[in-house]
Amino acid sequence: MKTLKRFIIYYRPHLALFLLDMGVAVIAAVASIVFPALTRILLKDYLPAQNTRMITVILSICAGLMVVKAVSTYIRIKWGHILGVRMEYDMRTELFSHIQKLSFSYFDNVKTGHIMSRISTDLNQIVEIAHHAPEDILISTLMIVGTFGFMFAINVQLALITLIPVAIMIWWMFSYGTKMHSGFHNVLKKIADINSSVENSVQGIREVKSYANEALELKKFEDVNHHFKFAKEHIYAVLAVFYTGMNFLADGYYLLVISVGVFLMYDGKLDMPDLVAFLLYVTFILDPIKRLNMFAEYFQQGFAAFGRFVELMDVEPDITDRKHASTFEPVKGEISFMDVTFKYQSSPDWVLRNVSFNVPAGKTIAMVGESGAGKSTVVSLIPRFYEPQQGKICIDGHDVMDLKQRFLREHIGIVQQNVFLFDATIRENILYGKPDATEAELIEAAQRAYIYDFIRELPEGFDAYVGERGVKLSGGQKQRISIARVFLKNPPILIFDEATSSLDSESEASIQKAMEALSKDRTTIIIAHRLSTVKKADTILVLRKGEIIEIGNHDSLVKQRGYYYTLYSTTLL
Ligand SMILES: Nc1ncnc2c1ncn2[C@@H]1O[C@H](COP(=O)(O)OP(=O)(O)OP(=O)(O)O)[C@@H](O)[C@H]1O
Repeated sequence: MKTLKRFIIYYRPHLALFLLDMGVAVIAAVASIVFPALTRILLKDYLPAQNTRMITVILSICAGLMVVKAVSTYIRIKWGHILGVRMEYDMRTELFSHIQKLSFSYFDNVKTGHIMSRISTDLNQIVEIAHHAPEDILISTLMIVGTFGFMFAINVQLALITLIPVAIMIWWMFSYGTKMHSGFHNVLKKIADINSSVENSVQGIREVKSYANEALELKKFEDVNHHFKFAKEHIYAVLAVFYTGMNFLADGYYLLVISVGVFLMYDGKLDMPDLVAFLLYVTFILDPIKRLNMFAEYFQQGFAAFGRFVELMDVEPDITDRKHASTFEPVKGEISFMDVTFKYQSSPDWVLRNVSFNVPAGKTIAMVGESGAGKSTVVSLIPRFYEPQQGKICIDGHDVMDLKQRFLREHIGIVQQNVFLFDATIRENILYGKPDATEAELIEAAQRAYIYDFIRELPEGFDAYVGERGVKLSGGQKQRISIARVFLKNPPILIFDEATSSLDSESEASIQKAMEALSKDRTTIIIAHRLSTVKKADTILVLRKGEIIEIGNHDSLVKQRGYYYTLYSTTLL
């Protein structure tokens, strides 16, 4: 019921279209019901009396009703579906906007293919139910009630008997509703698994091919495809029983009316025009029942999809702005960690324990430590991608938990080791840092990131496409484009995850120069993998198993002969 109420809310912005759809639906229903009544009058009163004028009048009215019905059907099909399309559009936009607000912890635990499914395939089902559900319920109710009214007026006994099969049909429909709902829900889940599997294989196509694992991928895909096939076979089996039952009951309905009608005629309680009108009404009553029948199918299908939409819409972001979240100016960029302790939702162990350090504004610190020590986790807490369970992180003395997320993130630039570029032009990718930047600013950013010469040599220059995730560029070029993007953003705080992969020496030198230019006068935290970077840092934090075990500069740490010295002397840096 709550889900239904949520669904109804989406009609509100399109009330005019909804009323138009309902209005023409009623007109078409009334036009249909009147038709057998006119036939009966014609057969009973005017045909025996050979009243040609009245026969012509009634036939003209029937023709007029046919035209009215045709026009209202046209409006209903066109504008009813447009109503559904518009509601689907609203839901899709709302869902996309909601997904954008969800926290990292959500994306850590769901498959991209599942999200894609909900936003594309699932919502496709909405258009039919949005348009047909209210219309079919209204038309069917009107037609069933109206038809019975006329039937009772003709012959109460026969009308009462015909109530029995109608009641059985309606019971049959509802009793199959739950089975169909769970069946359709299952089909949608399996489609999501297929999407997820395809996405995974296509994104990892380099791995697939380099390990020559096409057969393994096919096997994994066959598994999910098999489950999907099974789910569909199951739902069609349910539908087969459902429709067979309905058709059997409909045929039985005719037989019942003819049998009882014939006996009533024997007894002189019914004449031929009454029986003809009655049989016409049986046809008319079967139409709304068939409508309800189909409605039961697509309603379950659409509602299963809407249920999955609501499920995702109800996921609350873990990280939201506090009630009195604030901003401050100017941001100098001092960063302090005070006794920060953290674990990921999904992991049982603490990833960081009592981490405390301070980076004065404008200084550079390098973080070193073995893989899995917690370096990336430390930096992801600064823009509040995750929140620590204990301790405090401040920027210029302001607790990041009290700042507006947007403000906080606007003042932090991040250059990732695995650069993500959008499937767009180089221009669009750099402008992502400042969409309203001028051409001169764009060129300056590219120059400062040491990527301008490369772009200028491309036939399409800034308008060259980088391919999905930037596949058409080298690792070094991608990284310099992302540095140009941060130059445009111009934040006072910089987080840089240095590349571990061996870049060619020319690329490495250009990135190093670009990085140094970028970090000038900004507070910079570098997850460092190169000795040259570490040596230049004002301070080095040495992390081990989530704890800071040494702090100092290169010389002092070497002198200590501790863990840093071990990393240094075993050339792990
Ligand atoms: N999103 C996540 N969900 C759950 N656990 C995570 C997540 N990200 C990292 N971890 C775990 O947290 C620990 C610290 O990981 P982190 O990525 O911070 O280490 P790191 O020092 O940056 O390692 P590397 O140098 O290899 O990148 C690891 O044990 C890792 O498995």
